[in-house]
Amino acid sequence: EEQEEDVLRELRLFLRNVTERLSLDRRFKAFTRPVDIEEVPDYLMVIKKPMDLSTLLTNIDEHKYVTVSEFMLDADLIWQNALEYNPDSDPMDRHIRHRACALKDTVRAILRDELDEDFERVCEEIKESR
Ligand SMILES: CC(=O)c1csc(NC(=O)C2C[NH2+]C2)n1
Repeated sequence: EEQEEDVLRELRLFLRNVTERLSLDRRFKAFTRPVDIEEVPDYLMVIKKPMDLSTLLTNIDEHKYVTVSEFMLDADLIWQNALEYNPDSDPMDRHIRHRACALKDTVRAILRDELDEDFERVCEEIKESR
């Protein structure tokens, strides 16, 4: 019904705002676009579910997410993939793992501070009803 569409529109506005703020943070530059397979040819042999901030935005606009939890499953892929693809002790791996952990912590802090649990509960109810 119309009220449900109003809730989902507000969800998309919130998720777009969070995702755009992350995309503006220079620490997360490596996570803003899909990994370039020409530059990193073995990436898709290691990472089965690539994800990046621009793809999150596209998914939001395509109404892929009905709850924040669904969005979080994809957002978590970004830093999880980076930890998986960069496991070594060399400085480059450590550098990107540090930024991946900063992304994880930043997303969690934003949702803790800015997402009302009652709002997410309403989104979950809409999801269950469909
Ligand atoms: C997005 C992401 O996780 C990414 C992009 S390049 C990269 N890692 C490297 O290029 C090498 C440093 N050791 C492998 N990781």
